[in-house]
Amino acid sequence: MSIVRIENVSKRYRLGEQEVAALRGVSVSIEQGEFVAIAGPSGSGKTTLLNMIGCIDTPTGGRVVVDGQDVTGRSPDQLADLRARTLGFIFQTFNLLPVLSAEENVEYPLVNIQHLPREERRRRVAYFLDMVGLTRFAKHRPNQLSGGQRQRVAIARALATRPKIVLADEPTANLDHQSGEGILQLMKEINHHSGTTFIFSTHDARVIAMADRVVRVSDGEVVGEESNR
Ligand SMILES: Nc1ncnc2c1ncn2[C@@H]1O[C@H](COP(=O)(O)OP(=O)(O)OP(=O)(O)O)[C@@H](O)[C@H]1O
Repeated sequence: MSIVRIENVSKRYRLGEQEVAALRGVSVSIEQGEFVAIAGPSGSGKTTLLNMIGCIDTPTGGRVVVDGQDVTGRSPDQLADLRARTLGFIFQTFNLLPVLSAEENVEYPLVNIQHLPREERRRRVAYFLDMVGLTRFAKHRPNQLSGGQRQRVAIARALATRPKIVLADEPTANLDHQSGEGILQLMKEINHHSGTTFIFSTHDARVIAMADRVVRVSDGEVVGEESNR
């Protein structure tokens, strides 16, 4: 069973008098454990597609099925619940809370999980900070970390809830090439090691080359697929 099924999805945005078709009849399926790049030029619809998978936005037409659940017509509360249980997010701009330390940022999404003892929370924070190689930087705040280190904190935070799927919107866009490749390599190792599904968007050819599978989008449509395995 596919962990993500996008069936003939369209998304139109209204901008004053104008209507923008961000997605036009997109269909794509992603299997559990895949490491997939959504690749395409600026404005091609990558973020919109990730927002559909992440239940952050709803389609104008078509069907979105995440982890066996048809998300069309779900209430905001039901979508928030699905997001919290199934999805982890990594952003281009890291989106860390500036007043919190690295370990507090990683702990943050765990605080609202009911019946998760404090001890287990602490154990998980230590485990995932170690996984991304930042144990030494646990007490540092984001402005005391490099871009690559900040993105590592964001990866640990995304993984802390043990999601089945991690969505990363242009995770390397604000990093130099070397840090970007390091981040991709880390995501890939975690994917291979844990079986967590990773879906990320990019327009960087070097990052595209590191994906196991590439879904190419252009002007709101899927225009090709490649396997790099
Ligand atoms: N909230 C919105 N309101 C109106 N138009 C939007 C909105 N969000 C996206 N669009 C339009 O939809 C199209 C696809 O945008 P999207 O952000 O998905 O592209 P992208 O491939 O992620 O681009 P980039 O690589 O620059 O982030 C663009 O034409 C964009 O201007």
